This record gives sequence, structure tokens and C-alpha cells, in this order.
Amino acid sequence: MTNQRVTPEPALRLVGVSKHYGPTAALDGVDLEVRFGEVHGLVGENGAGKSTLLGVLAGAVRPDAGAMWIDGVAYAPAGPADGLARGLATVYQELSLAPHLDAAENVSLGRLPRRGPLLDRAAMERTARAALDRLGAADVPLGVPVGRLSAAQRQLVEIARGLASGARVFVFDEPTSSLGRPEAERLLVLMEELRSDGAAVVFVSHALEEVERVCDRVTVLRDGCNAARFERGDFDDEELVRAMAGRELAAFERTRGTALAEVLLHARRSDGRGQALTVRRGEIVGVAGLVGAGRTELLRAYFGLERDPNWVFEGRAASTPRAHWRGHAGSGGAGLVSEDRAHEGLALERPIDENLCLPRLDRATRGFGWLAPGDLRRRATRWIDALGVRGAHDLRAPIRTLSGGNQQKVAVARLLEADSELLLLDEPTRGVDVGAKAEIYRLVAELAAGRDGAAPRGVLVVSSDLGELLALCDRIAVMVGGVLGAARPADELDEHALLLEATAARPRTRTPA
Ligand SMILES: Nc1ncnc2c1ncn2[C@@H]1O[C@H](COP(=O)(O)OP(=O)(O)OP(=O)(O)O)[C@@H](O)[C@H]1O
Repeated sequence: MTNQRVTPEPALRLVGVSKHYGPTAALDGVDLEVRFGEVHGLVGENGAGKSTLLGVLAGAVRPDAGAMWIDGVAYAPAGPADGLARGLATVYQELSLAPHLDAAENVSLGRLPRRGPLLDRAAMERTARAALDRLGAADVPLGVPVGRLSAAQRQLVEIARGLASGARVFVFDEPTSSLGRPEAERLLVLMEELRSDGAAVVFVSHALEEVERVCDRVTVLRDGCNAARFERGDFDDEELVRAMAGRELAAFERTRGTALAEVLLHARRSDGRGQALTVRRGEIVGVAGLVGAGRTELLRAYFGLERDPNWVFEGRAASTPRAHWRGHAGSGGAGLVSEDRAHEGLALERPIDENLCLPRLDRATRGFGWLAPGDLRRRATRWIDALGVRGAHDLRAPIRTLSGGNQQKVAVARLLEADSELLLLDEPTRGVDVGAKAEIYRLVAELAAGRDGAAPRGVLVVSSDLGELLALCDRIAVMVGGVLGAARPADELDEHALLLEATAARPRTRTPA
């Protein structure tokens, strides 16, 4: 009796969890076990069921079948508050805090301390400060609405909220995908620290090298089912990809393009600071930099989405971008894939096929042609096959029913479908799985080279994924504090060099000494 081994209960146990949406089995009998003191990876292709599983865990999605336990005690949440009450904190990629409340209020939300009839602001600040200090996040301001904080700071507030409520299970939903490299590194270290403190950490990510680095075990989902489970040391990212896809995937390797003489875009700062950026027909140019360096602002200024007297634009595609803004793409001119697909990229309530073919529909309704329903379906199906869009059984279903990564594939496909001369891609593969990433790179490279006898296009890519820029681009410039350095051949650069330049206190000046 005294010799009996005590098996500690797993932090989290799920058995046979299922969730159907009409004919789609988002989850089909999924099992998951996560221990205290481990970081557990959860990976799978776009549409594999990861977000649905997190929704079930957080109490936001009601499963059709299955059972769950937290620390050995049955868990059947009726809503998101139940998770936190049972010590489970979910850190979402999108803002899930109350944006108009500040960090101190968000950390104590649901458990606001009172002194008599009044809120005890001093106690709230003490609690928030203590939790943020534990995270080494003294730089997060307490008195600012969290809607105005950076993505990285908001995540820290969410983790602080979990810590303050005594959470022992932390679930991270693609936490590094909207962060720059330094913030992503900080978050990975934080997850490791939570593990050292004995917490259980679930890490959902498409960044497989990060998964390989920090995870003790990894559960792989495919088509809503368990596909594999790996222990640390038993897998590498190639093995993960094979388990996710159920087949070998061809890696993307680009033969560098040949830039033609024609300048499609020439962007320079009106105050003469830094270098000008030129995109010629036939080439892919990348812009690296930290989050907040001003890269997105450059694209938005070009499109006239924001009044910005800092930038002057010239070149063939410079005169008409605004006219082609509707639907984010158009014939001739330039087209943009926005980094904010939910608000600016897609019409979430409109059908999948309309979202895909919007540029053509736009022209059709303007009297430049007519798109028959059969034609719409054919074009949409072609893209769905080319990019492996999962879950698009019914092309007339609203696009919000697709998983996040599959929505992103549609946003990119739509731009590829338009015949813009200049493509501007802002974080084009955020949330996209490895297989589809390679497919998107291949299609973009083909467009730059001139496919099926079409004229070569020019491409400008903004990305926080340095590997992506190095794989895809002919030349890469780094932006620091709104000022661009010189675009240099990608072959002469590596991630380290780009990161060094991006984190330099001052940008390189026009005339090196
Ligand atoms: N509200 C919904 N209505 C219909 N289908 C849905 C709904 N939510 C999810 N689905 C479907 O369930 C499947 C699983 O989606 P889920 O979002 O869980 O995938 P995921 O693994 O998180 O993908 P991603 O990596 O792209 O975020 C997909 O086929 C998706 O289209």
C-alpha cells in the first residue's frame, strides 16, 4: 500500500472531443493530454481543427461529444468565464481584452477589487504591477486603454491576467505570428519560465522551428483527428510537416528573377532621409523591420489610405493606386493584401467565391465584362485547388466559416487573380501553414517571372518572417523608425544581418563614410 506509486493527474485531459459544423467534422474524436511542467505543442495544417479545439477548451465552442478534465476534475465549461475560474487562461492572437479599459482594469476584470462601494484602483494597480513584474514586463503602461498597446504588450496583459487569477494552464493561440523577432523571442522565454514554475503550457503555432525548440511533446491534428504525437528529441520540423500533411511536401526554392528596366514604383521620403526604394518589373523586393518600424504605413501612404506627407511616390504604378483600391486589387495599377484581413481584406459575410473573384466582379459591374456564375465557380475552384483551401465545400458559404489560415489563402489568391502590375503583400502568410506558404511563394514567383506569356509583375513584400523574405525576394531593404536602408541582394544577406540592421538604433545614412 505504502509502495503504491502516485501518478500525478495531467493538467489537462481531453477524450473523444468532437465538433461538427454541418457536413464538416472540425473535430472528430480528439484526445489530448498535457502535463504540469511541460510546453505542449499543438500543430496541424490550416483547417485541421486547432482553433476549434481551443474554443472548446476555453468554453467558447460547445462540443458534440467527448469529455475533459483539468487536474483530474471533470471540466465542462458553459462559457469563457468558467475556464479562468478553473485555472485555465487562453492567450489569443486577436484582441480579446476589453480595448477601452486599461491594463490594470483588464488584469482584474471579473474580480474587480472594491473598497466599500468604490473600485479599489490602488489594489488593481498593485495586482497588475505584480503580475507584469513577474513577466519582466515593467514597460507595459497601466493607465492606457489596451486597444492602444502593441500586440506584444497586449499579450503580456493577457498572460498577467491569467497569472493574477492563479491560472496553472496557459493556452497560447499562435502567439508569435503577429510579433517581430525580438518580441517573439521574449514570449518563447516566457513560456519556458511558466513551465519552470510548474504550469502547463499549450502552444498552438505554424512556426515549426519554434515548436521544435520549446516543446516537450507535440500533438499533431489532421482533418479534425489525432494524426501523431511526438516526444522531445523524437522529431524535427520535417517530421512534423509530414505528420501534418500526411505526405511529403516539396520545399520552395526560388531561382532569382531578372529585373527589367521599367520602374513600377519609386518611393522616397520627402525629407531626403534614408534611401529610396525602387521596384522594377520582374523583381520581388522585401522590406524587413521591427513591428512599428513604419512598413505598413509606407504601403498605406502609397495607397492613399492615410495622408502621409513623408513619402513621395513615382513610377508607372504610382499614379493610379487609389483608383484600384476598391476590392484591394484591380487591373493594371497596383493591388494590396492588407495585414488586417478581417477588417480590410475580406468581406467576412460574403460567399467564398465572391471574395475570391472580387476584382473581376468589380470590373464586371463597372461594365467591363460579365462573369457568368459558372465562370465564377471555375475560377474559385482553380484557386481553392492551387492553394489547398480546406473547408470550402460550399463556395456560396460566408468566408468567415473558413479557418483563419484558409481565409488568408483566399485574400492572397484574390490578389493573384487580379491582373495588377504591382503586387503589395503585407504579411502575406500570417497564420498560413507550411505547405500553403510554399504554394503562395511559388505563385508569387511565377507572377514576377511572367506566367503563361503574361508580362512580368513587380512585387513588394513586407514581412516579419525573415526566412520568408530571404526565400522569396531578390532584394531586401530594412526599415528603422520610418526610414529605409538600401535594398541589398538577398543572396548577400541572412537573418542575423537583417535583425542587426532592424534593431540598430539609427538607420544607415545615405552616404556611408
Ligand atoms: N463557424 C463555422 N462554421 C462552419 N465551419 C467552421 C466554423 N468554424 C470552423 N469551421 C470549419 O472547421 C474546420 C476546422 O477549423 P479550425 O478553425 O479549427 O482550423 P485551424 O486548425 O485552427 O486552422 P488555422 O490554422 O487556419 O487557424 C475548418 O474546415 C473550418 O472551415
